[in-house]
Amino acid sequence: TALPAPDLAGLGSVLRTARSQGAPGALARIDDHGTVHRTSFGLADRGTGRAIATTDRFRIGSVTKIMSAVVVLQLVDEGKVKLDDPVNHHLPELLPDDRITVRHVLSHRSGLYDYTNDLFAWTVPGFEAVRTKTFTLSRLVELSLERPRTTAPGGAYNYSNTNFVVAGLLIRKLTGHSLATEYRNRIIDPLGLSDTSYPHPRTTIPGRHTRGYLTPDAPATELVDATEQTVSWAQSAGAVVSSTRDLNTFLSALLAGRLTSTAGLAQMQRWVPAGTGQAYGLGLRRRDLSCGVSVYGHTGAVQGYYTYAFTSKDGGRSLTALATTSNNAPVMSTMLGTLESAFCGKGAT
Ligand SMILES: CC1(C)S[C@@H]2[C@H](NC(=O)CCCC[C@H](NC(=O)C[NH3+])C(=O)[O-])C(=O)N2[C@H]1C(=O)[O-]
Repeated sequence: TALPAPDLAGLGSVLRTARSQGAPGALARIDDHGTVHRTSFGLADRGTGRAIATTDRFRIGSVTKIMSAVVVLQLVDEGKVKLDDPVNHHLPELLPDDRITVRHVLSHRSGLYDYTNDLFAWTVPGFEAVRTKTFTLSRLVELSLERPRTTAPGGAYNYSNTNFVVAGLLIRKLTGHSLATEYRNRIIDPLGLSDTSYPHPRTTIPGRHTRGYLTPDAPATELVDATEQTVSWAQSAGAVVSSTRDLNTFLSALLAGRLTSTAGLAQMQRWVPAGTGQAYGLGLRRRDLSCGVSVYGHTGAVQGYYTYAFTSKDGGRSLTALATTSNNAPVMSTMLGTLESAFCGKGAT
């Protein structure tokens, strides 16, 4: 069934609300069967007063997890790994339990503790302590294993960045190449994603980009410009840079079956419950909207940048929305409204 027309006025209202709640900039792009809708409000740079534009690049945070999952599913299609292989079969003795499988890792059911809980317990000091640091992926796993696991392997969904750090180690081991090479060869170049890159461990965002501003824990405290950082604390869990156009192209291609086999895409959509109106597959979130439409993609929260990137079941309509702040729960919640405007239209509640 056809989707209702996007509610562009409603979309603008959501973005203006996000600005009023503290986001210096907010923008969205909808690609709807070839028709493009763009809208943006506020500043890319509070220092110069430059206006934000929907063409600006930004850090996509955990939307990176879909790209890492796509690479692993392609390796499954190539016969290099099976989803139900134990991770330790490919990375001997990495994990303390041979029962943890590749599928458990990609669906956040491994029980591996999320080391970022400790890194960012205090938001600004935590960020300042790591913003120029470079970690190895193995070191990040070590940090996780210093804490108890959250569930037995294959237990309930429990979101953890550690899982996609393990996915990054798998990709490197199975291909013998860097993550940057694999993202470029398997996703970026084939789709012509010219705004998309994996700049780790450089701290700068290549090309024209919007700055991102971290909201401190203490209320009414000055925003922290978080634009330059290595994002080495995340890497294959969150360090890709992209744009609204590129993420919409990527998600549409994925759900249209252009990036994996049909079987692989079906595996990505074997859902486990992940909160109200949400489910998680393999590196992919499903959100069930008020109008009965389900959309597929991921959210991202990296210092200074909140992203919502979702597409329809057949990839025909995609939305990417960005607010240039983070650690700001009202803004994160408000930005969920962009999905309702884009996919439910004026009937959204
Ligand atoms: C599950 C999420 C929201 S968190 C996870 C990942 N981002 C992180 O793990 C970083 C969290 C700390 C970032 C920081 N917050 C604090 O420091 C709080 N003390 C901020 O808001 O900038 C990402 O991206 N994911 C989002 C996702 O998948 O949607």
